[in-house]
Amino acid sequence: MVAKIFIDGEAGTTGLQIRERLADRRDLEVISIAPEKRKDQDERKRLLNAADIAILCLPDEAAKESVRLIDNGTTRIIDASTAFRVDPNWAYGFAEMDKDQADKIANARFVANPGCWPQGLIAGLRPLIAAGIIPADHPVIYHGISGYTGGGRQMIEEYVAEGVDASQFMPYGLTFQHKHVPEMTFYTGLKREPLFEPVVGNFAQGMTTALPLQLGTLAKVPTGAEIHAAIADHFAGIKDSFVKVAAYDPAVAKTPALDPQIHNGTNTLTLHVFANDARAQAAVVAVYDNLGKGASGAAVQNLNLMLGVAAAESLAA
Ligand SMILES: NC(=O)C1=CN([C@@H]2O[C@H](COP(=O)(O)OP(=O)(O)OC[C@H]3O[C@@H](n4cnc5c(N)ncnc54)[C@H](OP(=O)(O)O)[C@@H]3O)[C@@H](O)[C@H]2O)C=CC1
Ligand SMILES: CC(=O)N[C@@H](CCC(=O)OP(=O)(O)O)C(=O)O
Repeated sequence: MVAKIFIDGEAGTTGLQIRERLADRRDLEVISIAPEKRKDQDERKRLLNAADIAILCLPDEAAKESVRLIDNGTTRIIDASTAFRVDPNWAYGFAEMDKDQADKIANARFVANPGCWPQGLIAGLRPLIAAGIIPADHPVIYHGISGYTGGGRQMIEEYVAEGVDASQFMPYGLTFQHKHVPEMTFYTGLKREPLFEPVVGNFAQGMTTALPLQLGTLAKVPTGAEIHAAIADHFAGIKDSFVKVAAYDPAVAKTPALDPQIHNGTNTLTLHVFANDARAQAAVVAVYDNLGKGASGAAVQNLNLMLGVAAAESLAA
């Protein structure tokens, strides 16, 4: 049987990208809403209930509404919004997070796709906390730069149509209450909220994030090699991982591999470890596409897991 997929919010930034990634698939049928009816509740309800899997690419409130509109007890859901990411009834859609996470996603009815920013932090920090290298109460700072497509249609219009008069580097979220903080805290295993300071750049797509680590106050100060080994070991144990770990070289001071745009159009997330052991300082840096592994790539990866099919070509690195 060919699975029926409905993308609620197909015309938006994430929805459109998922549509494109599924365009050549013969193992599924995308059922689309007529553009003029895309906010018509009755028509959405009909299609949501006709789908085997619904992918919600909507603002939080509209996503919650879609879930309420499904009353058939069978339609499975992948939600791209923030609405259900720390809800215990939803599987978190970061397949490489744990050895059994892909199986949890494959067997779930409800899957919450991760936020773009949390993935870089969870990928780098969760293995370190799990291995006891970084304590769960460590005061963590996380920052990075994202292309403006991360802000959806509205931000894209500001940058493109209205021509935002912004430099390449514009910090935001400066009340430190970004909507991604609960998800970051929960899935890293941290016992206190990380200080998250995001930056948006005057480029469309791609992101580079950094977790700088002051290690000198720890009871046991890890070396860069130990940090790298813990992260590399974790991902070496994950089947079909789209998270790659770059080789560790303590002599690297600058590398084009950290260009936020290098993974655009792919589902790859690369982690890099940098360290100065004499100073007891390190950083774990992640590079990925905010619209790829950060959104539509992860959604298609989760869809494939739920359908029990191998990763699609469009997800290749
Ligand atoms: N962009 C990114 O990098 C990422 C986005 N996400 C999340 O994915 C979701 C979608 O984001 P994104 O694609 O960027 O946002 P966009 O604003 O680009 O798209 C959202 C789409 O939903 C439509 N929409 C809004 N309200 C309703 C409604 N009540 N019924 C039906 N359709 C509606 C919008 O229509 P209209 O424009 O006409 O209002 C628009 O087409 C959000 O929850 C976002 O937080 C997650 C990870 C990364
Ligand atoms: C540049 C920019 O504004 N980025 C968005 C993140 C987008 C994302 O990850 O999506 P969710 O909102 O679904 O989590 C932000 O910081 O809010």
